[in-house]
Amino acid sequence: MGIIEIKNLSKTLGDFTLKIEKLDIEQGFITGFIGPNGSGKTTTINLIMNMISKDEGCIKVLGKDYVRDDLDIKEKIGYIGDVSGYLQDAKLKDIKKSIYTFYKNWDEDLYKSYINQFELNEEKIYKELSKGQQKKFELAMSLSHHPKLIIMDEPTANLDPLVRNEFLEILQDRIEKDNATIFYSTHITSDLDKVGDYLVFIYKGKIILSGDKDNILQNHVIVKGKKELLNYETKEIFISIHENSFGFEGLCVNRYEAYEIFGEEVVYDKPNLEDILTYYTRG
Ligand SMILES: Nc1ncnc2c1ncn2[C@@H]1O[C@H](COP(=O)(O)OP(=O)(O)OP(=O)(O)O)[C@@H](O)[C@H]1O
Repeated sequence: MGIIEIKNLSKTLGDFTLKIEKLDIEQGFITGFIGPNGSGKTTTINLIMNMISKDEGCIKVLGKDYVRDDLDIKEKIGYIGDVSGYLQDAKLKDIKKSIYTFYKNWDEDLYKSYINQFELNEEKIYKELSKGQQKKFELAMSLSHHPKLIIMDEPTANLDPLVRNEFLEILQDRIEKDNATIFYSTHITSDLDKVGDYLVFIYKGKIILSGDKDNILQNHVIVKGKKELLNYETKEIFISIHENSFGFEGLCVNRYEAYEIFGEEVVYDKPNLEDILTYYTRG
């Protein structure tokens, strides 16, 4: 059973349509949700969180119906959205006071340890924190009830590299200690180079690639060679190709298939996630 299961989901917003035929998020792993601006990451997360209604399809979260069992599910989720719903003029300690009672498993010691680790002052007013400090507070709030599922929309966007690493370590820690499942969207693919287990690429409202991160990285290959090697048939194996007057560079899904066709006549490079995303989205 997937911790998040989506089937035939669709949602139209203005001229944008999200269509996800199937998505299963595995328990106990970090799944990175990546895609360029406007590809549908926030829309998908808002649907999973029952914050907007779907047009069609089925969403199950923690094995339950995401609408009928909404409250029960939310109690077990740690969520950070693209905008926080906290009262902007409230002190951190008051925000915490108004929220923690909703969670049976609230762990005050864990909360305090995050507050100390992030050097946050609970006497401060939320809107007076820097964007990175606000994110840290959201993180402390969303993880201190030992959630089984952690869903986050661009959580690392305003964090400096040092804090980002700290954040990634915290996620890893929650997986080890609580067997939590993490699903988070990001633009920063280097974060996922470090910690992601599974990847879901979304582009123009559709999932174009998903699976085990290491398999995706190992199977794909960048091929560089002379233009004469390209013809109708050899072009078929590429996701996309970039040509210039000297030669070509293209991404193939299957490194063995590429080798069978081009042998020693080309150069093979290992792509990183950024490369893979770029090739898939440039058409
Ligand atoms: N309420 C709305 N009305 C009309 N269009 C909308 C609405 N909300 C989102 N959209 C459109 O849906 C598309 C997907 O937006 P979404 O926020 O899901 O993308 P995203 O992948 O999260 O982007 P980003 O990385 O920039 O945050 C965009 O084209 C956006 O303009």
